[in-house]
Amino acid sequence: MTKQPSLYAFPDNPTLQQNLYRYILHAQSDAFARHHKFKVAISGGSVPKLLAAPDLLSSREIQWGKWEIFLADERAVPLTHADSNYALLRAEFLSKIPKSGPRPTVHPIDPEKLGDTQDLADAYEKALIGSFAAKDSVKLPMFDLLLLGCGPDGHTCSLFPGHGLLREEVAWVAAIEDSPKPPPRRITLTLPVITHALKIAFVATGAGKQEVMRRIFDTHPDTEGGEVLPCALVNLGAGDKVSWFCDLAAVEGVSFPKKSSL
Ligand SMILES: O=C(O)[C@H](O)[C@@H](O)[C@H](O)[C@H](O)COP(=O)(O)O
Repeated sequence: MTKQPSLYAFPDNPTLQQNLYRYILHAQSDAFARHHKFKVAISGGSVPKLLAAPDLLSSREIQWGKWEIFLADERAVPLTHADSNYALLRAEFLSKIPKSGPRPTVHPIDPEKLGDTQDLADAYEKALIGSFAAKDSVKLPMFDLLLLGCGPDGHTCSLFPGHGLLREEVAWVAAIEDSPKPPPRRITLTLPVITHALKIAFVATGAGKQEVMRRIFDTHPDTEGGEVLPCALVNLGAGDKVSWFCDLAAVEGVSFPKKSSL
């Protein structure tokens, strides 16, 4: 592949957050050049907390009223449940956006549909269709930005290594009943939707990510006979649209060329 992702390695979280903020500003400008919205999907895990940095929260350039936020994946639990990614996003990020100005539009899952995971996924897909125009006329929704985590097993959103969902080609949002990471019932954006986004940012910090980062960036499954991890599939499918925001601990021992600033 000629078009490679960018792998940024920063000495500490504040530096990572400053660079992530600058990247988000670029993504917001690119979005406003296309339409008057900034359509973003955010995963759970460590991303919401890392987003809530002073630069972003106090920025005069961020136009919160034009942000439309979706969950990149969600667990099939009530919106106030301790396992809810929406509850996490609200507690760690949304609640810290200044109350004085315009607020982003946020799309949580429909709590009425929790009984059937497929219904839940279909209802969330309908919310996407409403935002991105009818599915008939738009083959895939094009998010302006995805802000994603990377699990220690190489999963992203609720797409897990070796899972059949990685082969989904039609749905924008899929249901999963057997997530190896609890809770088992979830919904997730699918791989075609993820790789179709204009920009995709991964955040991975800490020594606990070293091994998986080496597998994602330095292993060649064709020659080494291994499976391609979901995060590596995003790198392969989206190439230079992908940027990884890491700390030095996460990329220690990774041979792939690293950059130290945007
Ligand atoms: O619902 C989920 O389980 C999360 O969305 C999940 O996909 C998360 O993003 C990764 O597990 C990375 O988590 P960390 O950023 O905490 O490592």
